[in-house]
Amino acid sequence: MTRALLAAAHHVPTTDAPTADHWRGRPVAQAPDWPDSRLLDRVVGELSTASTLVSPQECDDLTDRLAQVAQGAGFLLQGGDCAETFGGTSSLAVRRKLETLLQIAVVLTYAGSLPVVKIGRMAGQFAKPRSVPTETRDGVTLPAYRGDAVNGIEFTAQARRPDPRRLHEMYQASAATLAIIRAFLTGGYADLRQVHAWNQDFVARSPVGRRYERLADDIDRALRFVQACNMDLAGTRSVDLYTSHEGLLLDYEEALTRTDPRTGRRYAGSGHLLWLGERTRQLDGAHLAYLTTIANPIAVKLGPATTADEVGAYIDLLDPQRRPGRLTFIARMGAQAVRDRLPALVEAAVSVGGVVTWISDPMHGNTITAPSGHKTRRFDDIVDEVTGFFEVHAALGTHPGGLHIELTGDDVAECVGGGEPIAFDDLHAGYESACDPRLNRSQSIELAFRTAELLHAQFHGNGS
Ligand SMILES: O=C[C@H](O)[C@H](O)COP(=O)(O)O
Ligand SMILES: C=C(OP(=O)(O)O)C(=O)O
Ligand SMILES: [Mn+2]
Repeated sequence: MTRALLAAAHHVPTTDAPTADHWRGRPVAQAPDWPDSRLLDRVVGELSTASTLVSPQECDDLTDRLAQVAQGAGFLLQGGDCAETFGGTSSLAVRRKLETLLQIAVVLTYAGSLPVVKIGRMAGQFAKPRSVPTETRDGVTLPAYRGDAVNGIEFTAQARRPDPRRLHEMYQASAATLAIIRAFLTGGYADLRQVHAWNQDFVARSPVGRRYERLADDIDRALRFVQACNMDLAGTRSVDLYTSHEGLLLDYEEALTRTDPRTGRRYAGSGHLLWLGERTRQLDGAHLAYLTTIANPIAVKLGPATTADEVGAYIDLLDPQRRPGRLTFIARMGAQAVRDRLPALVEAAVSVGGVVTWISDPMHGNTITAPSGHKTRRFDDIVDEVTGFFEVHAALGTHPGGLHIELTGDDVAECVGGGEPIAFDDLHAGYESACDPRLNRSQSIELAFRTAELLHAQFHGNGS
């Protein structure tokens, strides 16, 4: 289908705000096979009267911040679990993830002298698309685990049966996580003067932890200097962190979508930013159509098979007004493909007048299977993809606007390599992810330093 036809087919949103009718009836990729549709309707009905988790004003604030990034005056850090779990919403687990994000952000801010916009894959990332709908173990085949929002990870017929009541639990787990995030951010914990406190024991002792401590010392000194000069420290005292997840379960998303009386526009209330995944980005699909009906900032994952025409079509359909901050492209090409495949896509965006944010997801195109059967990723491949992403943007004169990573604050062994190398053999004991392999805290900070070097070279030249 040509772009013009696609745009016509989708009735590009106008001021007479489109509603749920716009996406219902279109093909829904990756939809769970809910066995009890009456129960689903009941749960969705209840959720549609629940309070939303985020406000339209916060979503608009995020759009404004992303507009700065799209225009080259900021950097976006988006990170968190591949799959959040209902059991992972303790205050400690959430705090560790927050600390990791804050540490990465500090390293990047310091290197790039650019504001870093922080978005968690948090408080809503409970549903997973899968490449195969079933899983077979020892001759037994069951539905694949699709995230705690849909079914249980335990390999039993009962756990794997999709249960709509889990949508309620998803809402509650998201609300609980968000409450913890808000408490930490407003309670002084994100104050830049806590920069040492975020460095956890097991990381503090590592080489990358010591490198971080030196940077934290520099920041302390700079803050003391600013304070001694009686200058305003207000901007260092609090931090904004926004939430995001793949907008996969449309019944859930629709139930939490509300029309904002200020503007008459619809906003998803489940998180600040929703994205389309590599498996849910069909141009004529329900997921994309749903995103055309909401005013939140949104993102689309782009794998190595993405065409330049598709990029143009995403911009026409999702950002017809070419509003900086509205649309982010998350390139997840793989280290092998990024240098070859990405340039044509960036050029396509420029050629249709898109002012989009480009960020790199160096995780999903670099998944391999370890000899033990675990899904893993090599740290060097991850760094190589980020490096390729920066090279492509340097060559085109466009802005390498951010990073999208799967991480945890914990001392897990899921990705191999890094400065304190994790070997294939370590995966047996240290693998905790419910889905994809995440960078542990040291690997995350190490990636931050490697990215900081690229940022510094891009903005301040290699020599300075
Ligand atoms: O992020 C998650 C995975 O990449 C996606 O769910 C596919 O994983 P799978 O190939 O194990 O199904
Ligand atoms: C499923 C994911 O990624 P992608 O859609 O890029 O494969 C993810 O981000 O966990
Ligand atoms: Mn993933």
